[in-house]
Amino acid sequence: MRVLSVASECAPLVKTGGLADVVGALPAALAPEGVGMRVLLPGYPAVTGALAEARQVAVEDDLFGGAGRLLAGRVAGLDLLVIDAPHLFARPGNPYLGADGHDWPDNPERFAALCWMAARIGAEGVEGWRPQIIHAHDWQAGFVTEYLRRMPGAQDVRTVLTIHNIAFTGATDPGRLHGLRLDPSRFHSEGYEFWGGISALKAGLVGADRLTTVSPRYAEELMTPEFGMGLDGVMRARREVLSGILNGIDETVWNPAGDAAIRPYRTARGKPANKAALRAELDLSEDADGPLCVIVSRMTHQKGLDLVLEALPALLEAGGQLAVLGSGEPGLERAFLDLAAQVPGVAVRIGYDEGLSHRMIAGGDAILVPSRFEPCGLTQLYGLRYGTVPLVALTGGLADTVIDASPAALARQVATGVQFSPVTAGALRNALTRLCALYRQPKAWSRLQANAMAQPVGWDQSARAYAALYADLTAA
Ligand SMILES: Nc1ncnc2c1ncn2[C@@H]1O[C@H](COP(=O)(O)OP(=O)(O)O[C@H]2O[C@H](CO)[C@@H](O)[C@H](O)[C@H]2O)[C@@H](O)[C@H]1O
Repeated sequence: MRVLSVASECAPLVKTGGLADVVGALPAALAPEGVGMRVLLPGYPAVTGALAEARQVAVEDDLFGGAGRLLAGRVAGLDLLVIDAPHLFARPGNPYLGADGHDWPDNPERFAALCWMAARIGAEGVEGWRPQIIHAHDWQAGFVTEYLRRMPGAQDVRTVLTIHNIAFTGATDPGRLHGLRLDPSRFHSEGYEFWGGISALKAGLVGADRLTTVSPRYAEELMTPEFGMGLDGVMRARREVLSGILNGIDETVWNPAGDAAIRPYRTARGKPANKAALRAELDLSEDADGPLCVIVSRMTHQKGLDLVLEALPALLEAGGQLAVLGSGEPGLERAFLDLAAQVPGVAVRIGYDEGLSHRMIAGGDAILVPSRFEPCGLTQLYGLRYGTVPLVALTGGLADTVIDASPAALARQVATGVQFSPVTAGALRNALTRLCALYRQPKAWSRLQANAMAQPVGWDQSARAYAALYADLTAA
């Protein structure tokens, strides 16, 4: 099976969040299922710089305002196709934002170029390889289906769109329609029109043969006004082709027994050494006798970190501590830095730090993920693997991957963490109190840790689900 994966980020080359992890992990996860997946990426400096021996496999004279070429090469085990178009992608830093923290004004054209090249590969192939399926991720790959419609030779290519975050719709004003090479006759409510504007995500949602999202629960939630962000009607209309396939994690990168960033361990008995090291690194007291809770997160409204600020006394009063690693909204960054300056049991690091994220997940007793919505979530999965008990909001993939320590689940010895609902500061406060009480019962706590570590969080099952989806699609 030949599949072209199309995305705006891909670990380990360029990452701002979980999308990159998934796009980077899928090719290796799917290879044993007989899927040969190539990944098409924009040629940001971090990507072209990593492509040592690239082959030029196509040229495009007019790629939305300048010439571009398509390069092919292997990096970190990935079979990459990269769009080298300096007028669009040769910019430093974050893939989406300029130095002023605002979106690049030409983002619609930049990612339209990604979709255009994907459709061309679908129509013509490269080096004798033509995909049977194009698997697009999020709004940046939303226009693929629009462009495929107008490319002769591409009618047999099937399409899948995966929603990692419906909050980003790739919206722009209708004045850009011609510049974006869109068919004006499809600017209507059954097409890519959305609230009077253009939405790249909606183009993909109405046009793709199959839609997936990254957990079964979020697939259901997307069809409700509360979570659909105005697109719930579209999701309901397409419910027949929508499914939820849970993300896995890369079990070689996130492996407590072989993690070079930590003091490796096979059972939770190895955690205290990591906790001591983390406390020393973050200047947190050795004397606190409650759980050390960690957070590794983008700091946005989605992630519910403001609720932690409110609910924190419940943790501190029980002798707990909090360590936070993240970056994002300036107001939240400032609030956490202020908190750390005032409260001895709290340590905050603003920035993006892969090594520290491993040390925090190994050294923490619990990991907090209080998201308002969470399509899947990866850090609670890292927590499970590292015996770092997840305390999560009862939503999306968090609901699907953690088993709450209810009396019944504790009695049956199947609990892996703590869940709370509704997603409010009050409910989080109660959950923190419950977590601290469990922590004071060594037998129950050890059981939670062991159950968590035994939970399957790899890609096996989900890779089979994607392979089955592809097979179904090409058989149709
Ligand atoms: N400061 C920091 N330093 C180091 N590492 C950091 C970091 N901040 C975040 N990370 C890392 O970035 C990733 C975040 O992934 P998540 O899945 O938790 O959320 P995100 O909202 O980005 O992803 C979206 O896409 C993914 C993939 O489908 C879905 O799981 C998710 O629900 C959806 O919102 C994790 O690997 C985490 O460790």
